[in-house]
Amino acid sequence: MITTQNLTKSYKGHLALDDVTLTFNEGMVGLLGPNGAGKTTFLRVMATLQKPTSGSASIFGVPLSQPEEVRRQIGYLPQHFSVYPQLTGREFLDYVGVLKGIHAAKARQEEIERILDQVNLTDKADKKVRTYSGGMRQRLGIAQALLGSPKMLIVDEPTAGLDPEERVRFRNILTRFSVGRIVLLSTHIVADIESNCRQIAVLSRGQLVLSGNLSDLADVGDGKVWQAVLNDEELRQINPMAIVSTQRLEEGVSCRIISDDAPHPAAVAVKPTLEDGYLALIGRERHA
Ligand SMILES: Nc1ncnc2c1ncn2[C@@H]1O[C@H](COP(=O)(O)OP(=O)(O)OP(=O)(O)O)[C@@H](O)[C@H]1O
Repeated sequence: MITTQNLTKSYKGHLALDDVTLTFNEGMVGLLGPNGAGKTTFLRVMATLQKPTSGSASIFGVPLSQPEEVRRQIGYLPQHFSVYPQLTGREFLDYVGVLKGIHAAKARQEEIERILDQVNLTDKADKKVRTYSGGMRQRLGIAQALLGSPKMLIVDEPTAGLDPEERVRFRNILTRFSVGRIVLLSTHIVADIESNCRQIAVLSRGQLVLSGNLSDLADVGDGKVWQAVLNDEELRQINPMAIVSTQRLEEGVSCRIISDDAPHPAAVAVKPTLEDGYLALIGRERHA
């Protein structure tokens, strides 16, 4: 279990994390929020790479004030993961394994083979990392995070820049690893959490604006999502920030619109998706 209590991080007076109190249990946890919401700061504080300005947190009962012990419990894949391009995947993992204190060569080798297999990189393990695709690098990133069998994985926007197939593959790998562990995944792409995360938290301007499950997020859009077929003139009257999607039909433009009130007499309320709920929540916060 992870818990945070009034966790706050300020950069020269700018509150990047503002009084965040939450609890997560085992499984995949999605941390959502727009750019600059404080996701990376939250993950770096949890990974003990930055100290909170105030507040506290613990990972499986170990407080962040014991960073050495916390680091033994976690694997971390940063947002900008860089690798020595001249090493092979296997050499890189061997190097990280030594850094993580797995000193017995045989045990290290066995663990590396097992993890390479899990991330589907065994047949590429002796190729230089500079020849890897973006998706392969990210899988190598997960492999290095998994060395040492951490109880928690912290993964910062791992699917940015991946093509759709690699993105799905990567998500599936993370889901597999979340059994019996906590995988904390930050993203601003709702689809990344849609199929895999039971628990979610949404940050906006450093504040926790929602913590719960997927349906809690979709419910934020209840009564605020509208569908209407409009002509071009009617469409121009709608606030472009409120339009989620459009599709041109023979009879006009079919629009999905987020609005507290019906945006047009012909608009009908529809059931919100997770993305609608997220956009309604972030729009509301921005407005506030
Ligand atoms: N080292 C720093 N010094 C000063 N301000 C910082 C620093 N790191 C982050 N910030 C600010 O703190 C806020 C939160 O940034 P953070 O990177 O945690 O957000 P994020 O949700 O991860 O954003 P993104 O999705 O763009 O990575 C932003 O306003 C950012 O400009």
